[in-house]
Amino acid sequence: MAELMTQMGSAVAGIMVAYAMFQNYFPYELRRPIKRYAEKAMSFIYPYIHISFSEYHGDDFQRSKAYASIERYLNANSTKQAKRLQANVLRDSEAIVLTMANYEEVTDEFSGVKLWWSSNKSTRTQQSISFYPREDEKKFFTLTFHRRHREAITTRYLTHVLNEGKAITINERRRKLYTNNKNEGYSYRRNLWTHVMFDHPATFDTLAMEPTKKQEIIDDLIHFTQSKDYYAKVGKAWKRGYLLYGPPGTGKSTMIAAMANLLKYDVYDLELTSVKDNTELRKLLIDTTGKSIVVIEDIDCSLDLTGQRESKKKDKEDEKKDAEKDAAKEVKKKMEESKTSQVTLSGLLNFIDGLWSACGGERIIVFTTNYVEKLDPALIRRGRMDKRVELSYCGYEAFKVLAKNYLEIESHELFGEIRRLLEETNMSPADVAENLMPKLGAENGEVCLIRLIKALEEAKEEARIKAEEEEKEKLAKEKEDEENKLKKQAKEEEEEEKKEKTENGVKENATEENGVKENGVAAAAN
Ligand SMILES: Nc1ncnc2c1ncn2[C@@H]1O[C@H](COP(=O)(O)OP(=O)(O)OP(=O)(O)O)[C@@H](O)[C@H]1O
Ligand SMILES: [Mg+2]
Repeated sequence: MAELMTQMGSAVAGIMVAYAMFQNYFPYELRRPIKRYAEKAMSFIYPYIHISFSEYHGDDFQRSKAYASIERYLNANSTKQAKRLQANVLRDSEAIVLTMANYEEVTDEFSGVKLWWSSNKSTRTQQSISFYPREDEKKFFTLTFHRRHREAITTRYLTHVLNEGKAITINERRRKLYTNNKNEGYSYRRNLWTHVMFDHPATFDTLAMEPTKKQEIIDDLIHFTQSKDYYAKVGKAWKRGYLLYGPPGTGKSTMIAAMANLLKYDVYDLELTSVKDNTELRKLLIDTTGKSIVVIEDIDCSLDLTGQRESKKKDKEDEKKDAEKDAAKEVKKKMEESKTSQVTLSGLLNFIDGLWSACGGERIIVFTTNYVEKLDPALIRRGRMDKRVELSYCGYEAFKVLAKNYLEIESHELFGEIRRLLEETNMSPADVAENLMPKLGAENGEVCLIRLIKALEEAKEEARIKAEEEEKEKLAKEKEDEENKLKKQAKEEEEEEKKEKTENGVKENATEENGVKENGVAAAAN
């Protein structure tokens, strides 16, 4: 094909040269129709269409997005077909991008149609002084295809190439972990978020959890990412709320990392206590990009719904006791108060599902908490938090995942005993993992399993002692309550008796007095 096109190309070039040479011999009026007919004749014998995509457009200093997407799309084909390649590691990417060198050609196929992509460059002939070397050398891709496929190629194929290229870029880009900056004074163009590269290795494969529950979450996440059209159809903003709750060390933070790795999303870790007020919260939200997970960890103690309010109250009480009239302390207190967050519940609710929350799209909001019962019901109602996931103590299935991860053991005679102990004891996956991890790298699996059994037995014993103590305390309290009740009863009875006595005394006195009076009256009458 390349040969045929080269031949055709040279034939066309020849005709053009001949035309350029002889056109001066034609009368001026004839030149235009001749040119038109010549072009028509040429398109008849040369039925191919060319589309070119430049790396830079006009004076735009930014690389063309279409060019970048095509580059990524052609990466696989280039690697297989081109003889001369250029290697590049792009900014924010982990992968090496192989592009064909200048004047190379690769083929592609779309719905049975064959197409040719070639990379070219044009060099400026005129001299120009510039800081940008690229201005003298313009790279571009040329797509060539038969004109009978014009419709399919210019619409469907090009959309396909751009989407694929974009998807590959997203897939290979290095993801970022953002955190919000503390607002300290006003400065022009303050960055709301700072970021580092997100390199957490957790995945759903390494997450210890009951398999069906895990699969359900994975399916839910994948379904979410594929439901853009559905969300648009039902008129809902394309976002989903997750509430992860459970005791410490059960894998809430690990699950967030696994989610980000599964979906290839960026993570925005929002520290609510550093957010000054609702307006700043909104600004932070607007400043996030799509394809991201916005995380608020330990929601129960990051807002004045619970934690902050309590701590403030405590502070105030302490201060009252310590130095009531201490002016320096007053100043300090005021300063501290001005620093603490004034984000309110309604501000947070707006953050999750207000009008602003729809900007950007494709966003997952995750809350984590150790105490789900402490949260305001408005915060976790359906629609705001679409999915609630409880992460609980390590069960047998979760243990098996950890044993496979840490020791590469899938079954062992000690598993039975561990299963029994896990059913009887509450131990977080973090503790189980800690016991399973070989120390100094020299321990074999069995040693670790035995250590886990020991730890489980100890935990069981501790739990038993604790339960006993609690039972004792409960009994002691019940006894004390009973005694108090009896004492109260006795006191009440005593008081009742006293009351009765005094009432009786009053009555007796009254009858006595009446007797005296009656006697007196009788005596007087006598
Ligand atoms: N379900 C799990 N699967 C795999 N590893 C886990 C799991 N749970 C905990 N771990 C291990 O324990 C460590 C602590 O877990 P993680 O930070 O996810 O707990 P958490 O639930 O977020 O705790 P906290 O409530 O204190 O924030 C992790 O580094 C991880 O290695
Ligand atoms: Mg955590």
